[in-house]
Amino acid sequence: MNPALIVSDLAKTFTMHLRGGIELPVMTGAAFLLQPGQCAVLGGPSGAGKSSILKMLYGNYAANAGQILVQHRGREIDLARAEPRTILELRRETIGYVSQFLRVVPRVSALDIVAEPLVERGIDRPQATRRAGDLLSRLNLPERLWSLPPATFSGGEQQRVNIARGFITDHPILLLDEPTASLDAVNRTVVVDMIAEKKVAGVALLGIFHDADVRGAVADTIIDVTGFAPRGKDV
Ligand SMILES: Nc1ncnc2c1ncn2[C@@H]1O[C@H](COP(=O)(O)OP(=O)(O)OP(=O)(O)O)[C@@H](O)[C@H]1O
Repeated sequence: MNPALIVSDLAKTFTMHLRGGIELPVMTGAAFLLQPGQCAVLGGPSGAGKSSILKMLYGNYAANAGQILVQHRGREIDLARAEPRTILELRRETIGYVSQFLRVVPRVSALDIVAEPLVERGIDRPQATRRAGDLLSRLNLPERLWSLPPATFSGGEQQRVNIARGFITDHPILLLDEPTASLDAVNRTVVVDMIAEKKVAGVALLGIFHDADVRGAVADTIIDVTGFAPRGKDV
């Protein structure tokens, strides 16, 4: 089976424009691939560059060199060189992302936040809302909260809304930035099960999981980011 995503020779250096242009090399020569139906986990100590990799794969950070080849609409796109319009299209159809924190939209209910990606993809609202409710109840978010905007929710409640929103679509690639960090044991297990179902559906997953039990339960491979450190970088 063709890989869903191939990273080669990827490099990232941050330039601190407000600090006289100081350059902070974070990685060079990063290379790995993601296979459909497998979950790869980024490993390595704090500051090694795990989040930076996820952000480059979602087009939030520009890469300084290298390729990020993604299978999209039956052809291969280099995300590292893609136009902003193509990156938005990739996000809509091919690459999903569960960030660590929910971006709260004022006055929009939890149920609508979760249903929105399906509505955007043309699913009719009642059906999208039903599916959103199924996911929120699976993640044990009390039904009395569904009609409220999540701004006042606890960290774990917001994270579950975020997970439901990220998992509701059928993107063939799914990036997960510590999706279980604020969850209790019961809900961590729910997320582990949801990841297993994505694998069965053929999704290629890449995640950061600091919790060793979760990592052990979901990881098919570990990508050690310390191997991508530029020479002389102390991680
Ligand atoms: N926007 C930025 N501007 C400047 N430096 C940055 C930026 N984002 C990350 N860095 C630096 O890049 C390095 C890698 O950071 P990154 O967040 O990718 O590491 P990480 O492995 O995910 O760490 P953690 O496990 O602590 O979340 C760090 O030294 C960090 O300070």
